[in-house]
Amino acid sequence: MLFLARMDVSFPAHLTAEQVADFQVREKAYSAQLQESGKMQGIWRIVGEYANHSIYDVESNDELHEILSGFPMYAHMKIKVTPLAKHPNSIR
Ligand SMILES: O=C(O)CC1=CCC(=O)O1
Repeated sequence: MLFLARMDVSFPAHLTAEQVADFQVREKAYSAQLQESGKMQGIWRIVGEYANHSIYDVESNDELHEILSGFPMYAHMKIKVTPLAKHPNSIR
């Protein structure tokens, strides 16, 4: 099952630059694991925003929820998920 996720990141103002940097390091490691396993098919920065679009290939809604809620930044992200189905005009 393929899903598109849009994640908008918003850190509370009281976090220090070091705390934000720590989130970013842990997020990168978790994201790399997901990409290496193929669960995350790709991730793109949305130009001009602290936000991304990423695509997931998972077995179930529950698996996707487990993956998304495992992101270190989860508490500081708004996530919108869109299920994807094959387009009839797709040649792949
Ligand atoms: O977009 C970001 O920087 C936050 C993020 C979520 C998943 C990821 O790899 O980075």
